[in-house]
Amino acid sequence: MDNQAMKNIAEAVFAEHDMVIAATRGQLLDEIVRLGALFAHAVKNGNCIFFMGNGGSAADSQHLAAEFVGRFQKERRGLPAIALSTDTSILTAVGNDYGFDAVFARQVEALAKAGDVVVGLSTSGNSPNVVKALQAAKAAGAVAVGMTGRSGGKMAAICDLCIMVPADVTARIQEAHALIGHIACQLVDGEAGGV
Ligand SMILES: O=C(CO)[C@@H](O)[C@H](O)[C@H](O)[C@H](O)COP(=O)(O)O
Ligand SMILES: [Zn+2]
Repeated sequence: MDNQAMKNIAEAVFAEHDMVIAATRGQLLDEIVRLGALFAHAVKNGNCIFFMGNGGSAADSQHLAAEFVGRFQKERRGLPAIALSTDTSILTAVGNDYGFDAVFARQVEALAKAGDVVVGLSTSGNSPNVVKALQAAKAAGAVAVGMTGRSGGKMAAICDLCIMVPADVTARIQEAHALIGHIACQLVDGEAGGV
């Protein structure tokens, strides 16, 4: 591929990204504000926020949990959040003994309580380990939140709040998820006087 052909591809990715972000802004503002309010309410009440996902969404889960436990932009106390995609001993033990579909659900069963928020990130909305964990969250009395792509997949029917980015390309959906997560963190920081 020559340099111009590579530039054309990069330009097309930028254009697609811009379209997805504009559509997300136009269609999902209410849901994003609801997400920030849910997070702020949970941490104010001493509840925990759990994040999980596979692949890029596992990385997003770690990233978001770190914004809470560490800090986002404002100096405030550390806030309770855990990424369920990080403990290799738990992931391998549960995966080996119960199957990969159970790796997140087992942790939700062990850790999540009523009032906690369990966030599943899945661009398809259909990853079985995320779907099962959200069902476990509901059984525990926690709030089940989904961040997905356009259809919401199986997660749309399970979640109390499912933020469905209006896109079909995994990478573009993940980019919108990162932005939505950052906006929610900023909303929590805005409430930080009371946190
Ligand atoms: O980051 C990427 C692609 O951008 C991949 O690692 C991607 O996250 C993986 O294929 C995941 O297994 C996809 O799962 P999901 O988003 O459908 O739940
Ligand atoms: Zn990715």
